[in-house]
This record gives sequence, C-alpha cells and structure tokens, in this order.
Amino acid sequence: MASKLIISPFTLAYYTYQCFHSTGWLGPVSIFGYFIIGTIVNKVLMSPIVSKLCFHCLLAAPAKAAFLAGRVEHMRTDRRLQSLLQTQRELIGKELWLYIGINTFDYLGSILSYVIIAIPIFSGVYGDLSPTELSALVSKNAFVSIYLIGCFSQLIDLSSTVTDVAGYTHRIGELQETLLSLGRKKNNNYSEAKASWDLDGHSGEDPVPRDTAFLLERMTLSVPSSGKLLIKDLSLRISQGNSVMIVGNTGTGKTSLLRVLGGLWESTQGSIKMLTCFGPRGVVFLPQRPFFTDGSLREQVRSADDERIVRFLELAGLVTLFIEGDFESQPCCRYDILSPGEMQRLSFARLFYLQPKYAVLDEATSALTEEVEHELYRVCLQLGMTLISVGHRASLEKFHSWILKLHGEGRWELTQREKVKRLPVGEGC
Ligand SMILES: Nc1ncnc2c1ncn2[C@@H]1O[C@H](COP(=O)(O)OP(=O)(O)OP(=O)(O)O)[C@@H](O)[C@H]1O
Repeated sequence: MASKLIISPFTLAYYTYQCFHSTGWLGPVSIFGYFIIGTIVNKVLMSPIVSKLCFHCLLAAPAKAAFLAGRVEHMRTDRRLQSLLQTQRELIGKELWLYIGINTFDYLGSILSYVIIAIPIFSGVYGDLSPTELSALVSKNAFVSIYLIGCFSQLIDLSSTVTDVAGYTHRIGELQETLLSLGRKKNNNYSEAKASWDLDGHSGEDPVPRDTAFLLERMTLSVPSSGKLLIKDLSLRISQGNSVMIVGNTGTGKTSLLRVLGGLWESTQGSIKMLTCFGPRGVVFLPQRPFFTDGSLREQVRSADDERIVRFLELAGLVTLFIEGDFESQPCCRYDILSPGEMQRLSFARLFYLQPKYAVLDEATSALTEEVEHELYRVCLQLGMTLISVGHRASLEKFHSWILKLHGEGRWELTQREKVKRLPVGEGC
C-alpha cells in the first residue's frame, strides 16, 4: 500500500502530461470531470447498499439462532426470516443499479478517450499527420486516457484503505493508552496503599503486606447505569491463604463486586486497590460461561508437555473425553460440542496449569455436580490458590476462610470461618 501511495502521484502526473501532450487541456480536464461525476454516482448507489448489508447481517445471525431454538420460537423465526428475505430482495435490486453504474462508467470511459482525441483531430490540430501516424496517436491516447482513469480509481481505493488504517491505528492507540493508564493506576494504587497504611502508624517495615491482592476501604458500589445501590462502605483485605466466598440472593451484586475487583467497573465511593497482577503470578478470573479460542486442546491448556496436560485433565476429571497423546488434533477446536459442564472442567484444567496465587471463580462450577465441585475446589486449594468465589451451594463454604453475604440495598455481612486446611489431592475434606 505504501509503495502504491508513493508511486501513484508520479504515474498520475506522467499520464496527465502525456494526455495533455496529445489532446491539450481538454483531455485531462474531461477525464478529471468524468471521474468526479463517476465517483459521486458510485457513492450515491453504494451507500444504501452498505446500510442494507449491515441490516442484513444483523438480521441473519439471530434468525439462524432462533431457527435452532425449536417450536417456541417458530413465529419469531418466521417473522425474522420474512424480514431477512425482504432485505435480501431490496439488496439485489439496489446492487443491480450499482453494477449498471459501474459498467456504464467503464464503457463511457473508453468512449471518452476517443472523443477527447477526436476534437483536436477534427479541429485540424493534427492536419499534417499521415493516416498511419493518426491511428498511432489515437491508440496511444486511448491507452493513456484509460490508464489515467485507472490511476484515479486506484487513488480513491487507496484513500479508503488509508482511512481504514487510520481508524484502526487510532483504536489501537486508544487501547495502548488505556493499558498504559491502567498500569500507571495499578502502580499508584500500590504506593497509595502503602502511604495510607503508613498513616495508620505502621511505618518502618513494608506497610502493605506483600501477600495482599485486594484492598477495599469503605467501598460503595452502585450499578453504573441505574445508580441502584448494591454494597455500602465495605472494607476488606484479601490476602493469601484467606479465601473469601461471596454469597447472596440474585441481583444483590456478587458478580458486580467481581467486576470491580477486575477493574471493569469503578466503585462509587471509597477505594479499591488491586495489588497483584493478572496471570499466573497474580490473579486469574474464571467466569460462569468459559471462553475458549479456536484451536487444539494443547492450545487451550497451553502446555507443551503432554504428561502435564494429562495430569491437568485428570485433575479436572476430563481425561476420558480425549484420546491420550493426540492433543494437536483433539476437538477443542470444536469446543462448541462440549457440554457446559465439560467447558467448566476444561477451564479448571487451564486454571490448574496456570496455578495462579489467586483465582476468582464466578459460579465457575454451576454446571457441575456437588461432588465434582468439591473435587475441583480441593485441587485449587491443594495447588496453593487463594479463592475469591461466588457460589450458591452451602457445601462450598468449607473451602473459604471468610463468607461475605450480600443482602442487597447496600447491606452486607462478613463472617470468619476457621482456617481452611490445604488437603492433598485424593483425600477427603
Ligand atoms: N452490565 C450491566 N448494566 C446494567 N446493570 C447491570 C449490569 N450487570 C448487572 N446489572 C445489574 O446489577 C445488579 C447486580 O447484578 P449482579 O450480576 O452483580 O448480580 P448477582 O448477585 O451476581 O446475581 P446472580 O446471583 O443472579 O448472578 C442487577 O440488578 C443487575 O440487573
């Protein structure tokens, strides 16, 4: 693209000069004018097609999904399909005009190349040339004119590519800035946390204990869009070995609290500080609905060592699902065929591989039985992870040192359980 961008002005200037040389100003001016008119007509014909295409894509996806949803969705599917067909018909009608426009532009362009040379010939400018020289001049001019039109088209195509690239660059720049500011914020959080701890009179040694991952001070949280109060004045320090379970009724703000911990939402008042990093050396988040990229099982678990993969899969209770040793071709590239429970097990296999210090589990075992949930939590603790989990089953409480109960409308209750023991894999709790 860069080479085209550099060369285009030169070829344009060269062929404009060549055209000017044989036809005078008439040639370049007519071609330029013709090109502008062609571009305007093209734009007018294109814009309704682009918007129709977007609408068509929007309609197509839910229509397909709804089609699979069975009889309950039959009526809705029918309506959407009708609307989809209607849009398709309108699209074809509009595209027809676009193709007519493009072809007419091409045909008229070649005629124009002869018209612009015909004028000086018939007005006697080339009266002294022989018929052979005249025919050579006409064919040379036709070539120059058509090439010139081609150059203009290329330049316009390039301008739209440059616009796209500028847009992407802008977005990537924004992303980079956001990541940088998040990094800065995290560093500030750490020093601020240290400073505020100093104010409490703990100066001298390292004020914020190294093993602290999250520090919440009189934090108030409301839903950003509605302002609905979820948690009021919560102070909490989450440190290694002190797993916290967040419980409460539906809609009381359990997931919202995890969003704040992960930096997705901001607290309304007070402060919340994450003093660790994302990833194996810090914190890993496991959502209720796991996300996997396309790729082999090895890529999902990200280990080059087959023995380790088998071990993680064994720990997650998944090994029978996969043929041993064939991790490159195993069907996680089709993870959509896995059941929700198998997906949750697979995300635990990944967690076991990463072995982070902290694991934030948002109902990460909701599709599994109590026994399997028990086993997975036990392995997490055995691998030395500190858990921050949201769950509904009371049987999960024994894996946590603290229970944070959210009552809604800002009310909460924090209770301490006895210290959780780390159990070796395979033993009961
Ligand atoms: N993205 C969002 N935009 C606006 N409101 C939201 C959003 N996500 C959640 N909420 C609202 O915030 C409130 C708390 O939601 P949250 O998901 O934290 O509840 P929860 O306690 O995790 O519930 P559950 O047990 O059902 O998962 C709810 O009233 C919900 O409607």
